Amino acid sequence: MTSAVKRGATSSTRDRDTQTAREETHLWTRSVHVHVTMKIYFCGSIRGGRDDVMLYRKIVEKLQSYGTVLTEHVSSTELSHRGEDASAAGDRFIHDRDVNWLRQSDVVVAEVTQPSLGVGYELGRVVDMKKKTLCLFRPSSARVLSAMIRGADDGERFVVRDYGEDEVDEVLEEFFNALKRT
Ligand SMILES: O=c1[nH]c(=O)n([C@H]2C[C@H](O)[C@@H](COP(=O)(O)O)O2)cc1CO
Repeated sequence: MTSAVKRGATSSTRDRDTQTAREETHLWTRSVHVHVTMKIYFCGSIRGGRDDVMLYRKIVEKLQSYGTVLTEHVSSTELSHRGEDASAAGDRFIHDRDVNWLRQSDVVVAEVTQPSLGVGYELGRVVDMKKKTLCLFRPSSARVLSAMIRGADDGERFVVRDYGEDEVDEVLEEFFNALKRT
C-alpha cells in the first residue's frame, strides 16, 4: 500500500470518528434539550379561591427544577380570586391561551384540594388529550374529592395522589422519576 493510500485510509477513519463523535454530541445535546424544555402545565384554583396559593408556590418551585411551568402565574401571591386582568385581554383570551398551553404541555400537575370549576374543566380536557396527569389532593383538608376526578384515576396516565403539605418534594420526585423510566 502506498503511503498516499495509507494516509487516505487514516484520514477517512478520522473523518468517521469525527462524524460519530459529532452524532453522539448531537444526540446528547438533544436529550439534554428535551429534559430542559419539558413543558409542565400546573392547575390550581384562582376564582375558586386562593386559600392554597402558598402551597401552589411550593409546588411550582419544585416543578421548575424539571422544566418550564407554562402557568407560573397560578402560583403568584399577587393574583387574587378575581383572576388575571380579564378587562385587558378578556376571559376568552385566558381560555384560549390556556387550552393552547394544555395542548403544548408534556405533563400536567394539578392541586385539586380547593375546588375550582376551571381546574375541573382543564382536567376534563386533558383526559381527552391523553396527557400524563398527576392530581394532588390533601385529605387533611377534610374535603371529599369529586368522584369525577377521583373516579378518573386509571393508575397510569391519570393519577390521583393523596398527600400532605410536607410531602410535596418526594411526591413530585417519585412522579418525575417514574416518567424518566417510561
Ligand atoms: O385568570 C385566570 N387565569 C387562568 O390561567 N385560569 C386557569 C388556570 C387555573 O388552573 C384555572 C383556575 O380556574 P378558576 O379560576 O375557575 O379557579 O384556570 C383561570 C383564571 C380565572 O378564572
